[in-house]
Amino acid sequence: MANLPAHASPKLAPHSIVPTQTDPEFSNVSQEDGIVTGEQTPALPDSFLSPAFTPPVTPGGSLDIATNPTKFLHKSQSAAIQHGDEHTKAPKLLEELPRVECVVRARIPTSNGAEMFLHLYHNDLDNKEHLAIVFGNNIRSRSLDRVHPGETEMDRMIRGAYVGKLHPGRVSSWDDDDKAGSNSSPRRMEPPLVRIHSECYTGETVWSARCDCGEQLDEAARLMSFPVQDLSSEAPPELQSLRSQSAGGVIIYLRQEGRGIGLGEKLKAYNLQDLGSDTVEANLLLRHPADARSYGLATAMLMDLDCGADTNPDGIRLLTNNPDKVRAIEGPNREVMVKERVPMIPLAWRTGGERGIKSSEIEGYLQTKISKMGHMIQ
Ligand SMILES: Nc1nc2c(ncn2[C@@H]2O[C@H](COP(=O)(O)OP(=O)(O)OP(=O)(O)O)[C@@H](O)[C@H]2O)c(=O)[nH]1
Repeated sequence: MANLPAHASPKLAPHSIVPTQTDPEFSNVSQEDGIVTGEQTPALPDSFLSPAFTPPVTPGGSLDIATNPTKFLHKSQSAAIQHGDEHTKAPKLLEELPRVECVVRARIPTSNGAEMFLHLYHNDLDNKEHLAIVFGNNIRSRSLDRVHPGETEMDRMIRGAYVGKLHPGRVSSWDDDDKAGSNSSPRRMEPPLVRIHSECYTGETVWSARCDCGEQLDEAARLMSFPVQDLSSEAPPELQSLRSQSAGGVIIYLRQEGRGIGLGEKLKAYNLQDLGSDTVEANLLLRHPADARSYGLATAMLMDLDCGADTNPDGIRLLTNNPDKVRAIEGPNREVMVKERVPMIPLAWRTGGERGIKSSEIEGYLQTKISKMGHMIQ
């Protein structure tokens, strides 16, 4: 302990000292187990790992123990990652869809000139505020529009249950007397474009170049925002087919940060990635599944937005590279029909590196998605 700086936690073993078997923090560390592999490097104690999950095996997930932090783990832990007999990469399919309710909606003018309606949902599965970002006027929420007993017209307008546009002096949620015909929503002409997006604070808010989540969110909004003739000529050929269809669509924004493991755990995973793991291995080392997300909430929200098979037999076009997501979003009883998968090619790949995210981390991130998570990025 004498070698430690003053600010160090008294529980911390100094880096220059190999832990001994008598140190309780490292009591199950032994040379034979292959945990202490370097003279200067302490093993990762069991307490480093989340007890919440047993590491599942992941397709294509053969780990290079020689160059990977798994070498610091017990043999049994490494084996669980290498040879586990089940994998949980595929999203959990709930037997029954959760109940969702849109509690408020508001118009948001955006910095690129387009307008969208932000819908905030409550549900009976978790306590998070999941969102639907709706572009265009022809997608409405059934639960929002439902009349609440005893509510006034002002109550309805305040929670966003109005047709047309709000303006000073408006008194009815039903008739926008400023605008003829605003009472009826335009008829939908083609299957709506949908993106199911999982929260990524790092990629969307603090400019991380470890992933392309921020770029994907921007791209989805861009495709839904503008008249289709304004689609950039950079759009890949498969998107050119969208030209014949009008813009509009919905981004379901799920609060499943870090593929469902949460921001704190994702940040730990980043540190493991800097220590040599790829994105899948890092999750497994923390005893989380490679992907801990589920999509039942998104399916239920799409149904509430009249994009379900019951009211929308034409189905949806889903913007994704993730095949598991396509199946998962359809729900346990095909409550939503995915008519078409629209790929999302990273901007840097599309523009030969002229635009888009550039970093060594993003290349590894995308490669791992393709090789281990089955993403179809081409
Ligand atoms: N655990 C973990 N999560 C990450 C990492 N990088 C990004 N994420 C999360 O990954 C989620 C985005 O999912 P992706 O796997 O990139 O893409 P996808 O949604 O499966 O597929 P697409 O529809 O094609 O985008 C967000 O919740 C991010 O916070 C990482 O290194 N580790």
